[in-house]
Amino acid sequence: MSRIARVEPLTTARALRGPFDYLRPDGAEIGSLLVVPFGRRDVTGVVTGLADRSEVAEDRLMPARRVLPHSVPPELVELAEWMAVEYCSTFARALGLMLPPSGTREKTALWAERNSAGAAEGVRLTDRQRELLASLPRLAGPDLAALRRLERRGLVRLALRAQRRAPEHAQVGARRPQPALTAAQAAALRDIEAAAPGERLLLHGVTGSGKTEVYLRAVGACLERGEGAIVLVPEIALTPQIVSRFAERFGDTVAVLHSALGAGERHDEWLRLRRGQARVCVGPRSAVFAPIDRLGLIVIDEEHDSSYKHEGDPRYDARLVAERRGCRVVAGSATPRPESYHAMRRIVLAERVDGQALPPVQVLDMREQRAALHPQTFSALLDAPKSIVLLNRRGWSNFLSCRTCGRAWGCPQCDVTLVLHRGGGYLACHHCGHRERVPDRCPDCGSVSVTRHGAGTERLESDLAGAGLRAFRLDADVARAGSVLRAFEAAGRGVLVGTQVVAKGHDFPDVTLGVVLDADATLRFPDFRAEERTFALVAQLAGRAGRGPGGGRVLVQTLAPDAESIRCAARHDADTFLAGELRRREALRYPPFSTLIRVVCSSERPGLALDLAGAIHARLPGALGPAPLFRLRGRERAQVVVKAADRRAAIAAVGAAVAAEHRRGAAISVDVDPQ
Ligand SMILES: Nc1ncnc2c1ncn2[C@@H]1O[C@H](COP(=O)(O)OP(=O)(O)OP(=O)(O)O)[C@@H](O)[C@H]1O
Ligand SMILES: [Zn+2]
Repeated sequence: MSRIARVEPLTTARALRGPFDYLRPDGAEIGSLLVVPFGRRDVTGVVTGLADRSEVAEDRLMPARRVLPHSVPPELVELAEWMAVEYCSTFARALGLMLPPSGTREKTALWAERNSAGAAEGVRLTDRQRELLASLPRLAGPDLAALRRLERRGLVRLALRAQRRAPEHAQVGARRPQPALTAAQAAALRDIEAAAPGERLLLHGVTGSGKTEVYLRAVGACLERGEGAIVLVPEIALTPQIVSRFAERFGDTVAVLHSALGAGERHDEWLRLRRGQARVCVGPRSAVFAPIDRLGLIVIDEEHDSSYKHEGDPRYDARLVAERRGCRVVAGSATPRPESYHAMRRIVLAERVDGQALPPVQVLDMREQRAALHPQTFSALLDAPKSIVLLNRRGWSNFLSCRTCGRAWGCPQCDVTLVLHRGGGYLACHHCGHRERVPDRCPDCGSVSVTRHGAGTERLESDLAGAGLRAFRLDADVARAGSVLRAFEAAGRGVLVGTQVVAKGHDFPDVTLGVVLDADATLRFPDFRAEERTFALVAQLAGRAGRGPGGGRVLVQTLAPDAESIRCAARHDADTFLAGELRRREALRYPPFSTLIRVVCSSERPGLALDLAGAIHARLPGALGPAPLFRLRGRERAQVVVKAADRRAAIAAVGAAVAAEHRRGAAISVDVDPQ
């Protein structure tokens, strides 16, 4: 048996890189969590390897203090090692993502049952005691004292039992029995079943084509083979429907992992998976690390969704991590990423389940219009009993300016304008969260003439209400997305108004009208994904309308009616769009024809971020930049972008450049495959 345990201490310090050798305690295996002495303190670490010999002198090898009760599966330790390299991060930070939720432990309670050894016949008992005995087995609860007395007489056994803290599944969408598959769904399922472990499939199905049912069957087939499955979904608060569908179909074998759960619930769900009591995990990107043994399948629903990219160190992409877990991966979307379209074997669901055509889309040119709503949009909204309106801008208006001196209200921490939230009575920065009171006059010139520019969802909600429509607003300002969605579902008439969250996978059959306002807003971002985002947003919103027998239609308001992304989305023509987009990317050497790595330097000290970015740039021949970015949270920022054909070499070069350049008071973040 190997005597040495290689332990990676779980610290976030970049400079500190393990693993370090310790004497292996009894019961420690790869993945075990240990408490080890480290310098002058004790730290938790993960066993990442075992060895017979150490470079550390025998008499200097320290024993571990103790082995903690939970452990990480060895294959996740290996995954963390890969992630650390792939995302220019550290082993410890990557391992941090795989651990059981901390700060809590299993909840136990006393369980009482009859002691079969002690017969109750011929024993003198009060009526109350007889009643108690008859009520067993159960939790002792408030009867503990009475039960203890019976325990002393040998009639009852009391023991601690683990108690599961089960998350609630918000119920949106009516309960449905399992439908018979359509021919296209059945063919898709056969393709998935025939795929080899490790194979990646793209389920490219138009909105409403029944992709979820295919996932459900594929997961069911896994369970029958004794395999487990992970179902990744975009942010759960915004897509409660799919969670309840899995919970409904498979019951307790489904564990849900997401950040809105209490620490106790998360801990228990993790443990149920680790112990094999639950075999299916549904959750957002972090669920890709679910500790499931014999993993047969990972489903990535709405694979185009940007929430699959993690915004902290390591900046991992759950879609890429999923491919490393070695099982089959099925990515599904009506608007797949060009990357997936290019690289994966494609299964097509070309029609909606009910055979209905996708709703006709009309593009409304807003260049000559003054009002926020086109007259046709306005009358369509008044006619339709239920509709969804997408406006990708929160708040009342995007910025305020003084009519007299021209002052614009900006964030003191960031180089952006503040957004008016009239309901809350404040101006807010949507980047750092800074808030201030709505001004009644200009602090520079004293003028009371303050103008509001642009309209956001809050304003729109109020305008619609003014027109006599019942509006339900859903955006990041609304804490309880689930309850807004349920209220909208239950209402006979109404308009669901919101930012892009209204376009996310909802299935409301009685919605007959979909509207996109300012559809080209996403095109105005200087980013190579602008076209892809615009197409997805319009096509996804269009997919929410006309999902029932009433049919539907879609109106798209835009200043750029001729943009390819908008024209293709209006024809529901993903193939033409994706083919064109891939040609463009190939010509410009963008992903998937290259790897992009973004290095962002930031500092509070003037000039330092740009200086550091310049030094890093000098170590990376051919990199783009250094380019200043807008100030964020009081920190100046500058970036360098590497565009490379050789991914491995580029990651290594960036890692070396970043390790070689430090500046006191400056931070560096590396983003491989930025969104
Ligand atoms: N075989 C079937 N027979 C009848 N109804 C079905 C069948 N499969 C799915 N449905 C129903 O069709 C509707 C649309 O399915 P679903 O929401 O899974 O589509 P989707 O492809 O995931 O769409 P989106 O991309 O818009 O999320 C749902 O109400 C679902 O219950
Ligand atoms: Zn700010």
